[in-house]
Amino acid sequence: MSVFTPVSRDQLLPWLAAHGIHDLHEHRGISGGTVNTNYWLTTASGDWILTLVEDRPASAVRPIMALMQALSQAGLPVPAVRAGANGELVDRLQDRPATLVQALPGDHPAPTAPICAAVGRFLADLHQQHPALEPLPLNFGPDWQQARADYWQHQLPAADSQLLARTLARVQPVWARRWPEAWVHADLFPDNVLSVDGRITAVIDWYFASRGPRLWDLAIALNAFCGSAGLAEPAPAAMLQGYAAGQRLRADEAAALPIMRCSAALRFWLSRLDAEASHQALAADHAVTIKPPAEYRDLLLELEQKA
Ligand SMILES: Nc1ncnc2c1ncn2[C@@H]1O[C@H](COP(=O)(O)OP(=O)(O)O)[C@@H](O)[C@H]1O
Ligand SMILES: N[C@@H](CCOP(=O)(O)O)C(=O)O
Repeated sequence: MSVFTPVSRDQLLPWLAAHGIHDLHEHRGISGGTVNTNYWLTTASGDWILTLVEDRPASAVRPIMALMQALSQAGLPVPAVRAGANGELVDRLQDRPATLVQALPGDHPAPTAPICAAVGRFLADLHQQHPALEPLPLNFGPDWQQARADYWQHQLPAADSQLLARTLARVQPVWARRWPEAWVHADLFPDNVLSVDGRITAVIDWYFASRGPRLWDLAIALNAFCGSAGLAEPAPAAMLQGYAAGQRLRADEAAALPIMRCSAALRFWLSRLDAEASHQALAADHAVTIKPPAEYRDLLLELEQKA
């Protein structure tokens, strides 16, 4: 179970009271999270998700909660945030930044063509939002990819090091161009989506959101939902059609998408290598969810043939 920081009922009750919630039935740890501690709270007045943020300070969480609140208020399927007594969207619990958001219904979807179309449409809707918020800088962009590849090239087998070098040489020129920017989720995987009957009911886990190329968001989601499937196959084509129903992709963006997908695959290969290395010490005490780095290395090998 991915509960890194346990919270007892006695610790929770006064914190919840400060959020105007006085009728807790049950709180249970949620498994499957990879970074933060999450609890599902059942109360007489609805269900909530309590998150103790493990990897960043409150100052970095506040803009994310403000973005989620703005998107939820704009009618996107994004959990609303419950403020504390002082109106703050981020409080402290167990010496961690802590947030309370609406629990939304649904299950993580299988990546069928209809779901891919819905994901494409969601991204188009997201990329049209202009909340009055300070822009957040891109995470895991070209500089980060270069720096982590520089580190990992000395640790990996020769074939993997060569793949790192080849990929960087191909993706850096694409990043050097100016692309249309938007607010991007930048981690849109099936496990960050909930759906009911083919409809997206929630997009969660906005911790990597920022301003950035809309192309980057599409590349990440195409990889996460469609894997190595070619652009002509039904699921990726459905995602692009869903996107086109809400936003027009420029011809040069469409042409750059295969290389951007290589960059997105590189980004998750590298971050999974980092996550695996940093979780190794913890793994004996916590049953932590570690996603396999090799999955994204293998995807990159397939994508580079098509790019
Ligand atoms: N607002 C929500 N409504 C319903 N379920 C949620 C919500 N937020 C999180 N969850 C559940 O908690 C799980 C872990 O949350 P997530 O934000 O992905 O954690 P982590 O950042 O640690 O990976 C999700 O897979 C989902 O099942
Ligand atoms: N989506 C990333 C891992 C980030 O973890 P999350 O649970 O916060 O989405 C991956 O698949 O590597």
